[in-house]
Amino acid sequence: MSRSDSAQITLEQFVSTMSPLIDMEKEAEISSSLGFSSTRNDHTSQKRGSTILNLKCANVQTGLMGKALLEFQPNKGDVFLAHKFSPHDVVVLKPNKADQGSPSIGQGVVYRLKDSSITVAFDEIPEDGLNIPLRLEKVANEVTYRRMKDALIQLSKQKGPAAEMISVLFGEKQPSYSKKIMQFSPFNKNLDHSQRDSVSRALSSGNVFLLHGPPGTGKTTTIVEIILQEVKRGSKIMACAASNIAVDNIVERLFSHRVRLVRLGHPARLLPQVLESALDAQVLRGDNNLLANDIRKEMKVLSEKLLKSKDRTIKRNIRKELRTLSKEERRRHQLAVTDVLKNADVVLTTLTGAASRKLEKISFDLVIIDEAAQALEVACWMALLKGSRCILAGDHLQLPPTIQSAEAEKMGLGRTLFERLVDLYNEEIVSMLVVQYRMHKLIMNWSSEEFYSGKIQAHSSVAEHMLYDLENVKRTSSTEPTLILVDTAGFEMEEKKDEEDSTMNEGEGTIAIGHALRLTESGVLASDIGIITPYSAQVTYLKVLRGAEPKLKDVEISTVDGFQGREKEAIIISMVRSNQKKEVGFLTDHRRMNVAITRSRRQCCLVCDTETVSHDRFLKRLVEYFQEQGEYLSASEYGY
Ligand SMILES: Nc1ncnc2c1ncn2[C@@H]1O[C@H](COP(=O)(O)OP(=O)(O)OP(=O)(O)O)[C@@H](O)[C@H]1O
Repeated sequence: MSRSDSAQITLEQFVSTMSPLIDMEKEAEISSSLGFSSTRNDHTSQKRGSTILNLKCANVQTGLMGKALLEFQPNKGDVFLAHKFSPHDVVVLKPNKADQGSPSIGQGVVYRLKDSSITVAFDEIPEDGLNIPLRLEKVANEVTYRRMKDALIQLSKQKGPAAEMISVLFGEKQPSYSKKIMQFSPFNKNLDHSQRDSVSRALSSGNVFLLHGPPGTGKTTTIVEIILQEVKRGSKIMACAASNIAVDNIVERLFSHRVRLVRLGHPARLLPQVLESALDAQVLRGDNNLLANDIRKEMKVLSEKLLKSKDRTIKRNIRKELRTLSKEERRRHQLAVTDVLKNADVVLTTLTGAASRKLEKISFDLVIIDEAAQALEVACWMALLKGSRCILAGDHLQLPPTIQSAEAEKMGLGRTLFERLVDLYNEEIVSMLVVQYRMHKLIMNWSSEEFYSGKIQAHSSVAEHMLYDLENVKRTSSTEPTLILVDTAGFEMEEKKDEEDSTMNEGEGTIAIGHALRLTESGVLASDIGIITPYSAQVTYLKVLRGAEPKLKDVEISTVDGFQGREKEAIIISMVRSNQKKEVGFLTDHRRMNVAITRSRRQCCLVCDTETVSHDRFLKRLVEYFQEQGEYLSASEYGY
């Protein structure tokens, strides 16, 4: 599908194309991240990181609205071997020696993860089996895939609150908006002109509006203002994002305003500071839940009676009564949930959560999706179907969602709704924020010229801020430049492949760590430094090097993709590619470099082989920009 074709896609084409792609993606996720179904060997799956073997249960607590929090530690050694578990993953607990397909002791959600312990939230404390060696297995989260397919079925019916909006989003009807400029009195008096203008246009939009937020331009600040203005005029809103952290970010910013909000989601997936707003917490406080509690108590008494009783007729009657009570308890609980959701002005949830049964009978005047350029279009539909208007916020010039299946990606799964709508309607429904609050102007200018037609301006509070303006940072040759290019060309620092075929570059790793050390010696806090690189093998290698430098413990090391949405005072980028053939692999995805460079607030240090990367015209311009505007150093200055 060409770009313009896919922008013009009909509803029918979209549904029939996406349905098999969702299956492909699901299969790819299961086999890549779990690697479990294809292997019957525990140690292979431990090696692939999908299982953590030989654990002991070190602590059991209740918390998080009645969940059981179990902490596991390795039986042997102090730290876990490398694994692929992350907070929020769904896991099952089994005896260490159990067969692969054997039943689990319990299923839960990873709540906390450290080098030497993992805490999992279970609905209930597993009854027994905790005193033996245990293992945790990651399981595929199939709920999202099922819900996306359900959303496609719903979408194809073109009914419900979103019926008209669907026609607009598939180009069958023109977007509507009010012609008169919507005046409003801002809650946030600091909004800049483009933020105000965007809020005003959002308020006058009839069915769809896109908020284009380049790096650091205050997209979330603007979304929060839109939410407050919409609540003021009586709208019921659902605010979503693909990730939990982005949703919590909005929740936190709404706290200081008197908005009736509820955060839907598993408590183990929410930031501790938003737990009070969680649906579960509010349900616990509701009247219907108090009644449900009384019923639960009554059921407990009856169950004990049932155990003691020998008389068949009495037993039959008790069972009957228990069934009636259990039905009533469920009804009361459901009512308690509905009460909370109905009374809220703003419901906040992930896109997957938007398709939860709890929201089945509830619709919204407005659905807002943050990070929309990083979400699959099918995922967005899980939320969009519940509203009659939508506002999507994002930046299609940064990285799109990660797709596991290369084939599904090729066939269009990764094409986002945000990008499709930009192509379909252009400026008519898009407003771009143009003042940024993160980067020194030299860092910003390259990105602004390459990606945003030179329209971005640096706010005066950041335009000239320097690393040495930070408290306790000395002005040295390392902290003085805003842009640094460390050129490794001619130093024979060839890239190589690791076991999993990811690329790495040891020489670049040493230089990046060397520069981080110089910065800390000048007084920059390690936690203010980030080292990012496109390749996961390089991340692993850099972490090994960091391990040998206690001063750098708090330096964050990540792939570029993993760092999207984040920022640091100083960013060091290791580009990795260095080869005779001058291949630059996926560095050619320009959006990846846009994300990489724009993570830095006061200094950006680029470590690369200029001969290799300059083979790509876009990267050549980047290198030239750094040479002209920054400090050019050769690898020899870092001991080579
Ligand atoms: N009008 C403003 N005046 C002063 N500071 C602002 C303004 N708008 C945003 N900021 C600041 O800019 C930073 C980024 O804003 P915000 O968190 O809203 O953006 P974001 O959309 O989450 O991030 P990004 O733009 O990188 O996607 C924050 O520190 C915020 O306080």
